[in-house]
Amino acid sequence: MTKKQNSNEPSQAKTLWRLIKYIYQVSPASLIISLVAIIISAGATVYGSLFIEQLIDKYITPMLKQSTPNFAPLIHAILFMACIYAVGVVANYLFTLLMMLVSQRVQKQIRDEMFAHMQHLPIAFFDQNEYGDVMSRYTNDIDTLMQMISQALPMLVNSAFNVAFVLVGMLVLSWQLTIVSLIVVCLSIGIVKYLTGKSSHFFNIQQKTVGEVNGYNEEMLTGLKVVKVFSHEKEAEAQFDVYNEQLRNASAKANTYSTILFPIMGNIGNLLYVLIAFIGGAAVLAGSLPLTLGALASFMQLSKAFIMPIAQISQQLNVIVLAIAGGNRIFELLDQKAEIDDGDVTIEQKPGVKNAWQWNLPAEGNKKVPVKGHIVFDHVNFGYVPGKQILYDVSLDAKPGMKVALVGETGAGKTTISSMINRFYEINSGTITYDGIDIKQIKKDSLRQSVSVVLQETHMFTGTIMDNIRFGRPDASDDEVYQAARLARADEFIHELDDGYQTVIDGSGGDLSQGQMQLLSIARAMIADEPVMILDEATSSIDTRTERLVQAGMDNLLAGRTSFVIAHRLSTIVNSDLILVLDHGHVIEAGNHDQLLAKKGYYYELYTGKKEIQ
Ligand SMILES: Nc1ncnc2c1ncn2[C@@H]1O[C@H](COP(=O)(O)OP(=O)(O)OP(=O)(O)O)[C@@H](O)[C@H]1O
Repeated sequence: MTKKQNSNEPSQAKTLWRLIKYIYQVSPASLIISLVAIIISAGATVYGSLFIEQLIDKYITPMLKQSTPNFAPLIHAILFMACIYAVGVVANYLFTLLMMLVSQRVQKQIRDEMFAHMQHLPIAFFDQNEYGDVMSRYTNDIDTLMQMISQALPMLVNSAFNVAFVLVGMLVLSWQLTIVSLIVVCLSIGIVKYLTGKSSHFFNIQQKTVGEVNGYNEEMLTGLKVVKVFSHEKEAEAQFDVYNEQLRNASAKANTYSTILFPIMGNIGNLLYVLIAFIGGAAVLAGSLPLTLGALASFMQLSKAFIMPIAQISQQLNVIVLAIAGGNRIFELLDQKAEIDDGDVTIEQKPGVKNAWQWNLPAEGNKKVPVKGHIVFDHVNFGYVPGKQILYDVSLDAKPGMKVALVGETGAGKTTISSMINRFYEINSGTITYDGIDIKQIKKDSLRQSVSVVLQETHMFTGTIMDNIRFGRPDASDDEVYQAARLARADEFIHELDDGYQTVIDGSGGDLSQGQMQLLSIARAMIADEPVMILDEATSSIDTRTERLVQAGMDNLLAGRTSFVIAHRLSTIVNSDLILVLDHGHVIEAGNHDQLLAKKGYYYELYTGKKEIQ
């Protein structure tokens, strides 16, 4: 069970113990009943073998001496033995069924917990962990865990009790023959260790290669168009073939070693059986072993049942090691610290007034103040990772209703500034206030409820177009959805779709173009109707004619609302009240269009085309 471990990783024993506690918490009664059933099942098997002694010595041998044997006691004894085996079978069925049900319950609970926890994780977690990696915790890792709970763990415990009971049974019958058996067992453990070591080595390689094959497949599928454009099909096929061959090779070796284990162990069991018959029989005949015929037969039966569980234990240990690794990754996700959310200021609808919001300030006796949308950055410094600063001493004052534009080269920090308003990340120093309240004092869902965002990368959810627009405000009426779609100029293309607003699209947007999806995202933000709006390249995929039309609707919507607009096409931001020009995280110019042109600085050069945004 030894595996090279990361120094930060908990030990395998710790994780296993945590897993068992988890399973126990989910289904305590089932786990206890299963354990009892496992012990009964193992006990019944061993008792059945021991019973052979009585059967031969007490019933069959005396009958051989009788001229008219009475079969009744023998039949009773055989019936009794059948009952014992039947109890064993029922117990076996019971724990198999219970553990399967427990594994399903644990699976549901873990998925629920992971999903719920994921909703509260900071965005930084998803920056550091790839999408595929997070997904594999839901699929591969949970699968290995399920295999452990439903099969490996019960089989392991069953086999362990079997070995223990058989050993006790053998010792009771004859310690001398037990020593002979143990010598053979020690030899067979060597073979088991060798074979399981080999198979587990190749199973690990197989796991890793499955990940590579899937990862490569996913990458090629998502980048299919790029592959075709650059005529890279042959190279892609060749590379896939390399990964696939590695997978075949590892799987073949892993399965060869694991499948030959059981026939080999079965034969060792047979060998031991013959050996005991030979040595035991000779010793009994020579009178050096005080064993009855029944006891010898019983011992032979037990010795046969001694080898198999050992092979099973070692094989189940492999599954458990894999499941522990999966469990570690699942717990790692569940142990991630949720977003800091210690603010207590909340937002609420003004009673009786539609779409008017107010802050509720618990620190001031639940005083209500209207939400105005006044955003102030005061000497804000920020970096995504320690040691790499992105924003330097950014200050800005976006008064209620102002349209603020963020302009600058790629990577200058425009999106980063907008992420600060939503508090997706924690700033390193300085303060950001919203209507004079430090955003750290505002509960996160209230803060985000008061800021609407339209990103360049649109994301739709599986459902109708109507549902997707309504995602912005679930209680919006159908008329409000139509109104938002009209303002966003999405209405026109929606009507051209076969099912209009009832057209079902999937997460990727189905057959819609990028521009059409952007129009839907704008409609979604419009319906949310929040006091502050962030438009991050929201119209970058829309043609200039439609953009002008959307702009007109959007300007209507933005009137009276504070908005932050990031756009490479400067024509869309010339009417802004405040334009901030960013360069490598520094605000280098600020003012409105005319003021900045008059300055004849960076903005002037951009606008007049002397400098281009790269
Ligand atoms: N999640 C992240 N983790 C680490 N660094 C990041 C992250 N997101 C952005 N950065 C870095 O922060 C800097 C600013 O990025 P940002 O996205 O704010 O630029 P931008 O001005 O919006 O660029 P663009 O015009 O290309 O959208 C870049 O150097 C970028 O590499």
